[in-house]
Amino acid sequence: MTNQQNVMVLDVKSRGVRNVLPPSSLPVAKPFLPQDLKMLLVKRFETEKGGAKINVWVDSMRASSPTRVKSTGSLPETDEKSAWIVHHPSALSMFEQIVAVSKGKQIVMFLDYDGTLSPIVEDPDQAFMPTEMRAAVRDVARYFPTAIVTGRCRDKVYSFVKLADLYYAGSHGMDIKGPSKRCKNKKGVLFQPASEFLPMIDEVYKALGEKTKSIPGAKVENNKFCVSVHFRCVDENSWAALAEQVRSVLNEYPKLKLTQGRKVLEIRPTIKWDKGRALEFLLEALGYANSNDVLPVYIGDDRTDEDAFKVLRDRGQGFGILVSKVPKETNASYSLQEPSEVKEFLRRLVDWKKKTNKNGICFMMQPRVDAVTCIWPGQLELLDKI
Ligand SMILES: O=P(O)(O)OC[C@H]1O[C@H](O[C@H]2O[C@H](CO)[C@@H](O)[C@H](O)[C@H]2O)[C@H](O)[C@@H](O)[C@@H]1O
Repeated sequence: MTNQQNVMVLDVKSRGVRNVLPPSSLPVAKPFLPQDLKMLLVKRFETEKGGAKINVWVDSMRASSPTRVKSTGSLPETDEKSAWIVHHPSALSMFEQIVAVSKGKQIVMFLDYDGTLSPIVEDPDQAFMPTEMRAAVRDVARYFPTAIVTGRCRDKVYSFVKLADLYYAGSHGMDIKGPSKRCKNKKGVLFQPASEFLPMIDEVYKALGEKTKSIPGAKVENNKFCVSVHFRCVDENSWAALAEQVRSVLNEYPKLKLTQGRKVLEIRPTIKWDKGRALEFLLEALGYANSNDVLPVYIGDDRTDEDAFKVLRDRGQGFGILVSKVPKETNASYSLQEPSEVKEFLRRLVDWKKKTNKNGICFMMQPRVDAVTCIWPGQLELLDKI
């Protein structure tokens, strides 16, 4: 079984993004991952069709929950974090540079849900979106085409976000729906590249529920085109038993594959479709397939978001922002520590947009002179100092 997503995360080089200077203008980062752990992770799900050892699964579950890079031991942890931040600076501290790059371009926002718009909680059914975050997302969507891209079932994420006029890409992008008004054909979007797998996924959901019901804390979630098996609340001593049950079901379905998220095993169709492909699909639907006039911004916290970060790097267009408090191997260019910082970033984007017309000219009320003053964005800081 190939598992592009799992391997890809480890292959990250600190490459530049055409539009955004800070990360690429710095020296290439020393990899944080020790070679042996790297090999272990690369190999982790490769052989399960032939019967991989369950302890390889369990090692992987441990090593990537959450997906953080273990210390090399050569640097104290605080130095490691500082080194990482140099290569993935805070999107808040780099805000002025980020919006400067968007001059003359249409920003399109892509937002992951869990861990990005809502804090990680033990019960997936309780991962509600805070009211203030909803307001921030609603405001962003007023100014920029905005998509929620999630591993969850689309209906479920909509029940949390509750905002119309957004695009929703559920089941890791395998279920895309959007409003018609922003689409180039004005017909709206509905795209489900894995629809033939629906009966199979349903079957697997039921089988996994049955097989894991005796493991305390295990939770199986039906995400329509994929299934999540949560182990956040499972005692570590039972992880091997859980992995064994998942493997026994998966062995019966060669057209399905296993990937991993934050304390969750995910079973999905083997089709070549992921959050990165969903991002490309949505850009195309919006009429920006081959355009230089677009700046896609993708914010996410999970390994599955790396597919989208990588697409942006490969396109040399826009940038990814990783939500993480700890250093991780990533294709994102910037970082934010937690959902509250995501909210702050979205708010600043809206404030900036309100003050700026599409030519990058900023109209501001200047209370001191009691007039509308027209200035360029770069002059804002200068005015503040004056
Ligand atoms: O793509 P995402 O929006 O990040 O969705 C990925 C998975 O998120 C959910 O699980 C995660 O969040 C839960 C709630 O905070 C947490 O309990 C769990 O441990 C995390 O893995 C969701 O339940 C999954 O179905 C998604 O695939």
